[in-house]
Amino acid sequence: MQLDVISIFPDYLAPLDLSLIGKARRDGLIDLRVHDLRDFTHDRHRTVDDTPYGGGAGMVMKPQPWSEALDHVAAQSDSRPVLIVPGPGGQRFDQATARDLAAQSHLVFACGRYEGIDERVYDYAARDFDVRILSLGDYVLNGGDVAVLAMVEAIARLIPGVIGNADSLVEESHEDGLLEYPVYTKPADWHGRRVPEVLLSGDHAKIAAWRHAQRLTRTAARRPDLLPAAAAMSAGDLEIRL
Ligand SMILES: N#Cc1c(-c2ccc3ccn(Cc4ccc(CN5CCCC5)cc4)c3c2)n[nH]c1N
Repeated sequence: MQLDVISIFPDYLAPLDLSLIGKARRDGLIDLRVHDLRDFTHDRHRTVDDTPYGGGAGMVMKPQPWSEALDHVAAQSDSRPVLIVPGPGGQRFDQATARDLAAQSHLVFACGRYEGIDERVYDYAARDFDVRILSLGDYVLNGGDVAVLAMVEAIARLIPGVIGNADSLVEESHEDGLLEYPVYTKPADWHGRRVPEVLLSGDHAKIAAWRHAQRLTRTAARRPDLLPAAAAMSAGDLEIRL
């Protein structure tokens, strides 16, 4: 998969050189390129923002640098990329979104800052991109960079080979609508707190049943809003024993 990120803070994306995503890049599973938006300016101050028409607080990102950056990325694509623009007013980014985007061949992320990007850029981008405005959640960040870090990680880990053990992707929170079960490791007795005996039993059927029950209990306690969708995903055989 080809991923391009455009930002005025390229160093914000440095964590994508680390851990499993970094290894996937080195292994050639992911071709991730980060572009500095200021490289597409032409004034001595490398200006990317200006005051908003109509007044109001803050600054707005100028359209010209974005148009040139997007043209540059589109010219290097052999498909019609998906352009993801994080924003507080976007559609919610969730696991289903991550799965859908992980199936795409070329993703481009536009990291806005200030009060956002000039609205005309979205229309301009629609010529060469499938434009999606996505939000991490109902709170306000200072820019799109942190959102892109989260989105890239959520998407990239679904690409075959990125997560060594594909079993890790099963029974994850939100994969089938339920939250994850509790996990334990050695020692079996830690400060007088024992690991549930069933997990030491070696009875894999009992362990699987216990873990599923834990997922149901946790989801009912923490995210009851997820239960209807989870029931639909499991074709109605979801029996909630609390
Ligand atoms: N994903 C995601 C996000 C973001 C996000 C993503 C991208 C950018 C680029 C700039 N900002 C800052 C900002 C702050 C307030 C406003 C609203 N203002 C009201 C009057 C004019 C604008 C617009 C932008 C961003 C925030 N926040 N929360 C999420 N879940």
